[in-house]
Amino acid sequence: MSAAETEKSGSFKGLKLTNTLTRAKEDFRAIDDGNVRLYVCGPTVYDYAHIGNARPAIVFDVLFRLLRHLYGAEHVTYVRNITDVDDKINARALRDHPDMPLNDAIALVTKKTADQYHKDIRALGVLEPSFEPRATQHIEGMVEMIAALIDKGHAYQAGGEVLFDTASMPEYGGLSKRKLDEQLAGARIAVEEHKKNPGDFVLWKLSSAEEPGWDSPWGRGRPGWHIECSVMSEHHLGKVFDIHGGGLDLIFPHHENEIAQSRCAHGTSVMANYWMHNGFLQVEGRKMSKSEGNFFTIQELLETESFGGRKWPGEVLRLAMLMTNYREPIDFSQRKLEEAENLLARWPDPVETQAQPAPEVLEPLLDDLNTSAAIQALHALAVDAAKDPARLEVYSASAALLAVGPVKADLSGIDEAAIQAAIGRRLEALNAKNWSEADEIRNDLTSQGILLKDSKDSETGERVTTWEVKR
Ligand SMILES: Nc1ncnc2c1ncn2[C@@H]1O[C@H](COP(=O)(O)OP(=O)(O)OP(=O)(O)O)[C@@H](O)[C@H]1O
Ligand SMILES: [Zn+2]
Repeated sequence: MSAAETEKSGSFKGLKLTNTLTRAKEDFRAIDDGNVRLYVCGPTVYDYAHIGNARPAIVFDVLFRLLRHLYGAEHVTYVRNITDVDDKINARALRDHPDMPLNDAIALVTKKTADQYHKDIRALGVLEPSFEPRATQHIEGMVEMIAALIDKGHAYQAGGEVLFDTASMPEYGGLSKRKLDEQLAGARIAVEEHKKNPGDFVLWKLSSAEEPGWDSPWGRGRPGWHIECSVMSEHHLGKVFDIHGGGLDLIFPHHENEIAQSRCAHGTSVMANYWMHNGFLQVEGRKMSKSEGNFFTIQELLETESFGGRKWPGEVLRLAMLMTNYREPIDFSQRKLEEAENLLARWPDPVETQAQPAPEVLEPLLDDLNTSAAIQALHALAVDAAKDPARLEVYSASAALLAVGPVKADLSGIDEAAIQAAIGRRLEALNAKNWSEADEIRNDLTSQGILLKDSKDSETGERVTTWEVKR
């Protein structure tokens, strides 16, 4: 690869980001302003996502939106993967569908979980990424990368596995700032006899006849988790790209190992120029996690009354998440959500606008995504706009940058076809001058919270009826 391909030759647009690689806040420059490239590790789809898992989705959605604002929507590529091969998925498939062939059970578990994930984060205002690769679509690329690592002396076969040889890479540990010998000394990793070094990690492992597997030069098997992201990011973003993100817990070993694989396979000095990590969402000082059992799923919060005895709109969850800066821990509590809800209660409905966001909202975001300061400024704008319609446009453009705003009406229980049919019947009644029936249909809809609005088609002069949900 030529130097030009990895050089940060883009211009400085005022954006500063804290880079885990250097532990410093740096001016952000893209490799290519025409295509700014972002990769974020997505979910392993074996169980519903909890509200802690939503944090990276929301934080990097704000970054995606900000980059689109700065560079133009068509000049940003965002990849967020789905991990659909993993032993946790196999275990779940066996548990939930013991009577089904394993591959069918796995397909069922991953589809159901991925569908739910999409539904959940859509309700939290998260845009779809440009690409959402699935690990199972990239097995061939993984086999190729593993073969290249073996060729170059960075990987070896032992005990039914292909392992990355951590001692073959002097800079191993550069992201997490762990020295290899420190890792050995304090190793919690079980020293397995077939490994050359205790920190060596799996690139490929053999599958039994019942386990999912793909053919490879090392036998029928399946990839390790880390190699998946190295291959999917290269496929969509190239050997070196701009920003790689995820939660704090991924720094070691996952991101350290991604870097080792990608750099050694490609002979590059970095995998991504900027590494960003969000802090944890916590409950009483502890990371919300599946293994701790201290979690609420996004779906539970949105659709059930299991947290605080009520449902929580996606708009409230999103704002609550962004009221804390992404690197700090968040204490997840009912009070926090109520605080967000109380702010939103004072915000007017935004309007469609081409206006630019207010500098007092944009500038904190440029400073390492200081969403808490941006939201404070936005709240002041919202309160102004509620009194002064002249401020509505700049308020709306600023709110759109963060995709935060007042709670939208819930359309989930509404049968649009039934409403259209009722409107049709009312129109017939009106044409037949059957006023009482027309009124009855309208009143019936009003009692369901549906308001009708009549207007005239400017060309034909015919009555046009539209509907909206009463707020
Ligand atoms: N409590 C949390 N706060 C913030 N981010 C989190 C939290 N828990 C998980 N994440 C992030 O969510 C993303 C998805 O991770 P993954 O599907 O591996 O969840 P997980 O870490 O297995 O969850 P758990 O810790 O509950 O087992 C990762 O970027 C991870 O860092
Ligand atoms: Zn990853």
